[in-house]
This record gives sequence, C-alpha cells and structure tokens, in this order.
Amino acid sequence: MSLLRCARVSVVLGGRPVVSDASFTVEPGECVGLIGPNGAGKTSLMRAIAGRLGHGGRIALAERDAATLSPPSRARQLAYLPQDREIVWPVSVETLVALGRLPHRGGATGGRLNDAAAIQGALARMDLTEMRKRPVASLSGGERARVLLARVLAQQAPLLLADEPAAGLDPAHQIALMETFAALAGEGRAVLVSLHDLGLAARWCTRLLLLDRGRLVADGPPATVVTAQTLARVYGVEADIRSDAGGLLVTPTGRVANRLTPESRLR
Ligand SMILES: Nc1ncnc2c1ncn2[C@@H]1O[C@H](COP(=O)(O)OP(=O)(O)OP(=O)(O)O)[C@@H](O)[C@H]1O
Repeated sequence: MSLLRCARVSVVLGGRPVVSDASFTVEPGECVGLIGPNGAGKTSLMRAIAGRLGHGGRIALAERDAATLSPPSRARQLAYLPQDREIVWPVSVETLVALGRLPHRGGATGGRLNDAAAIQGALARMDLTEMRKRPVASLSGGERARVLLARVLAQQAPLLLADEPAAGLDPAHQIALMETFAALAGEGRAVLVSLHDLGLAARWCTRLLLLDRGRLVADGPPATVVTAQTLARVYGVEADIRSDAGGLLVTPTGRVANRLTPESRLR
C-alpha cells in the first residue's frame, strides 16, 4: 500500500502553472528527497499534498482519496512541516510539541500515556529534552526549527512531509535530522522532504525527485538523479560527485560558465 500517490498533480498560481502533471508514489520505508532550484515548485507541490492548496489531478493518502478525508483523518495520515517558521504562541517547548497530539484526541483509552511517550520521544529525537520548559519565544532560529520538527514527529503520522527542515540547522543537527528521517523510514513510515543541500539529499535519501520549472524531470536513487549533467542542466552548477561506504558525496564547486538562462532554454 502506497502512503502517497500523486497522479498528474498540477498547481496554478497567479494564472501560471507552477506544478505540471507530477506523478509519483511514496512507499513505506522510503525517505524521498524533493529537490530543485528556487521557484521549481517544491513548496507548491507539498502544500497541495498537505491539502493547503487547490490542485488538479488526484492525491491519495494510504490509497484513500485525500479530498474525501476530514482534517483529523488527514492529520493522522500525514504530518506537514511548512517552510514558515513563525511561532506566535507564548508557550513552552513542551506545550508546543504536545499540539502534535491533537489529531489523536478522543481516541482509545491509554491515549494520555501514548501522548506522553510520543511527546517525550519527539523532544529527545530533536535534542530538546533539556530545554522543554523554556518559552519558545526565547529560542534561537535553529532551536525553534527543531521544536516545530518535534511537533510533527509527535504527530506520529505514517507520512511526514517536511519543507526545507534542514535550513538554519548546524551540521550536527542537520545530520541528526536526516538520521531521524532514516529511522522513521526504517520503522515502515515514509518521509518526503524538500532540501536545498544536495549533499544531504544525495547521502541520506533513499530516492530523489527532481523538479525543474514545475515538472518532475527525474525520479530515482540518488546516484541516478544527481549526475554532473543533471546538476549542470537544472541548477547550472558544477559539482564534485563521489561515493564511499556511506553513500554519495556531492559538493557543488562552481557555476557552469555561460549558463543558458531559463528563458533562452525555452526557445
Ligand atoms: N501566490 C503566488 N502567486 C503567484 N505565483 C506564486 C505564488 N506563490 C508562489 N508562486 C510562484 O510559484 C513558483 C513555485 O514556487 P514554490 O515556492 O513552490 O517553489 P520552490 O521550489 O519551493 O522554491 P524555493 O526553493 O525558492 O523555496 C515560483 O515561481 C513562485 O514565484
């Protein structure tokens, strides 16, 4: 059973197609990286999947038409971390993370114990246990990002959608984040994560989807998607690409000389 099935998903914004005919599935056990240059349509696609943006085509969550799901049923199936990191509530770290449990309220008895375990587990995974009593407003940007991640982890949905969760995190916490995603996949859940850091995407994701001007132009294991030719064509960069026992190592090293502009590529 696929956790996510997108069939010819399209999004139009301001009268312009920003996602065109995206078709793919995400299976349990996958950590899928969504990559592509600025404006490629990554956020728009994720917002459509999360039910926050109108779209064409069909989206199914665990083989059920997403359009027919109530908000709580959708939230039990899919946890979404938006790119926007603003936190307006004057609450503690622990209280904010506990909000991730809201879709589970009213469930079976023993819910509170499950809630406590899910909240403590999410805090620990994001290295927040010691700061759980602190007001969120007093945290640094990267610490807040980890709190918002902990909230979606506490939701314990089978599918996690995270839009640029690594932005603003230091290297140790970036790696811890990707280890967490790999662990969730290892538990039979799935992650769809947009990333600008090609090194993180290529090393940690089991599969990559590459968007270029709204179109899905590559879908496969990192080694088949992140090639010198693709990076030059889509991103206009040269890169050092190697592999070791831990996977691919990708470091962009410079811009391709005389890169064609998107406008001239269309001619
Ligand atoms: N409200 C809007 N009205 C018109 N165009 C929009 C609107 N929101 C986004 N766009 C355009 O849609 C395109 C896709 O944007 P989107 O945010 O999905 O890209 P992205 O791949 O997530 O980019 P980034 O890597 O910069 O975050 C961009 O060209 C953007 O300018």
